[in-house]
Amino acid sequence: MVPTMQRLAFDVYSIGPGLLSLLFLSKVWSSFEDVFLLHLSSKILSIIEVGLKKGETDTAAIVNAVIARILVVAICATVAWWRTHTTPILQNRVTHYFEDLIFSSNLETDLPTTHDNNADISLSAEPVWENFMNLVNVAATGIQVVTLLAYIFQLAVSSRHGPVFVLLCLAKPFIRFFFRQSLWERAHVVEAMDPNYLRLRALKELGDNEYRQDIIAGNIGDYILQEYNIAREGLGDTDMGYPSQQYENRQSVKSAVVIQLVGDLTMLYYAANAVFNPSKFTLTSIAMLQHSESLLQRTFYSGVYELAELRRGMNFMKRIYAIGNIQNVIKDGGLRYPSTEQSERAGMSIDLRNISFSYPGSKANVKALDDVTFSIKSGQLAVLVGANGSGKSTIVKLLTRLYDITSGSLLVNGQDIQSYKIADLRGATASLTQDHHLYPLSLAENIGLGNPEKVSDMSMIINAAKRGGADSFVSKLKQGFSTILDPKIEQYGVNIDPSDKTPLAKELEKLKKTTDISGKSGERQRVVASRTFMRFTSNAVKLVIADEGSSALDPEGEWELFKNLREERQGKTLVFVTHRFGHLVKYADLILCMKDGHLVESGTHEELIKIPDGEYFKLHDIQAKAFESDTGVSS
Ligand SMILES: Nc1ncnc2c1ncn2[C@@H]1O[C@H](COP(=O)(O)OP(=O)(O)OP(=O)(O)O)[C@@H](O)[C@H]1O
Repeated sequence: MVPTMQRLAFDVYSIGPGLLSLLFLSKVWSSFEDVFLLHLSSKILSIIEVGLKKGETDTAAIVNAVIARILVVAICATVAWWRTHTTPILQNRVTHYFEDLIFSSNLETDLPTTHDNNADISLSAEPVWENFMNLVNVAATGIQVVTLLAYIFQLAVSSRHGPVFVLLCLAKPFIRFFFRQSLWERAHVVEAMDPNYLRLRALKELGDNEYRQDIIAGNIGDYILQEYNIAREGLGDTDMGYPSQQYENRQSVKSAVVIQLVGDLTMLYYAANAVFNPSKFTLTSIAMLQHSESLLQRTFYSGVYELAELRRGMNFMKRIYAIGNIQNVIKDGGLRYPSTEQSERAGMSIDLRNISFSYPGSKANVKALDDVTFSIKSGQLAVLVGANGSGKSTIVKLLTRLYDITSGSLLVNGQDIQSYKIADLRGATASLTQDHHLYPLSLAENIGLGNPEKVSDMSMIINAAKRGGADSFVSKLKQGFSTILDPKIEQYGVNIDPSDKTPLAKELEKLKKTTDISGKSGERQRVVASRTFMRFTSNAVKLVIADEGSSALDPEGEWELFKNLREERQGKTLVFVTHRFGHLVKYADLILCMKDGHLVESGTHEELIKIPDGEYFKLHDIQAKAFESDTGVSS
């Protein structure tokens, strides 16, 4: 915990050294505030007390004490005001710093690593400031407790009461702290272990939007509600309040009485002294001792609470810092790709030798690919076919090094794929998959980012849009390529209210309506295809992958897309994954037919169609029959 605290303090200091120093000084001042004010109050009261006894008041002394008190109060108010107005600046900077840290880690973390750190990657930076302030508060409270103790001690000694009185002052907070601490631990155990509580929480989660479709379609709402009620009943009156509240609720009468009586020990001390030693106390010293004692108790309790919060906060900070230290599972290689010897027009050659692969988190014996061997030569058009879940997309993911193989070897141009620089390999690959998304940026950027170096090259973007089939609908948009897709018309997480009639709200709502193409999957697919073309035309690209990239297109659009990709490939290797056999397989140099993670057949369409009991023949036959029955053509 201490190294995390040090690191957090150091980070915040490096973000705003001046602001942090002033913030800390103002906190230290606050720690002394109470003692200053107590001291001045005590002074005023004792002047009044002496005056009352003598029958005349020392006016000059009382005026001085009052002025001093007014001054201290004014300084306190100024410091508090300054802190309220400047803290948000440092808070903003700190939150942004940690948001950036999380964001850059999110962008750089690869898929297998994301899988292993799923929960942590989605951490928010919001609580960081609260945790930091808690750290500052603990330090300030510590100073305040010490100052108050010193003050009480000095007060007790100057009014001829020694350490016994100070010990009596401290008895109550210590006893309460002891009881509370043991209950604190137990309260957490109840939360973590009660099966009804855990079940209730799990069922509650099913109310999230994410599950709505499954729940409605599966008609399981009643079951969930019924199970929820059972868990709720099982939980009964179990106290689920915050530990401090549980402490109040569960305290036995005996301990409640003992604690309150211990709190009155000082009062008994005053009473005993009044009887046996009446000259020992002045009224002012009693008032001041009582006041500072209750102040000490309050400060002590808030310190205990802050310490518990600090423990939680530092655990959270450890997770935040761990995000920054995540080591990607996929390791980079050192070889450049393509090598300088490779001819400009040659595509990528690929060799898979006895490769097997299991997804991270799946059981070791569940293989998405099992002992797969094939070769695709430079410049070939290879088509991967097979039933759902047969492993086609997994092969594509291995080719782009989204994952690494579990065993066997995967060679690119004769070298192990892992020996190449990942950035080079990805730069040499253009891929079009159904998983690609639109970015909430302009249409031009959505296409241009296919080739980040050319993102501002409008002639390339227009050309890519033509090839990908997006130009026809882009020309219909009022703002053409400048149209922002899915504009983020919200601030601080609050959407603009649709009933808001201000001109800005109206304008934003209109903008959202006119640019929302998210529901039109064909158009979305064309934008994504255009993005692929943006990269495709580059000579640096040696491999083009289309994984069901055309599934949302109409047959004409799909034909156009494949025609363009085939005709403009200029020696690039093409790997297509498809369920539609249509025309694509007829042009394929190599068809790879997958089944349950195995490669079961490979060859050209003419070769594979001749194997009557073969997997390819079967899949092809099913599609042909479906087509005949759809069109009414009988065989
Ligand atoms: N991220 C993942 N984590 C765990 N298992 C996965 C993951 N993705 C795919 N699988 C499993 O790996 C196997 C191969 O899936 P893959 O997506 O490669 O098949 P596919 O032939 O492309 O299927 P489809 O035609 O439906 O796209 C399947 O059993 C699938 O359930």
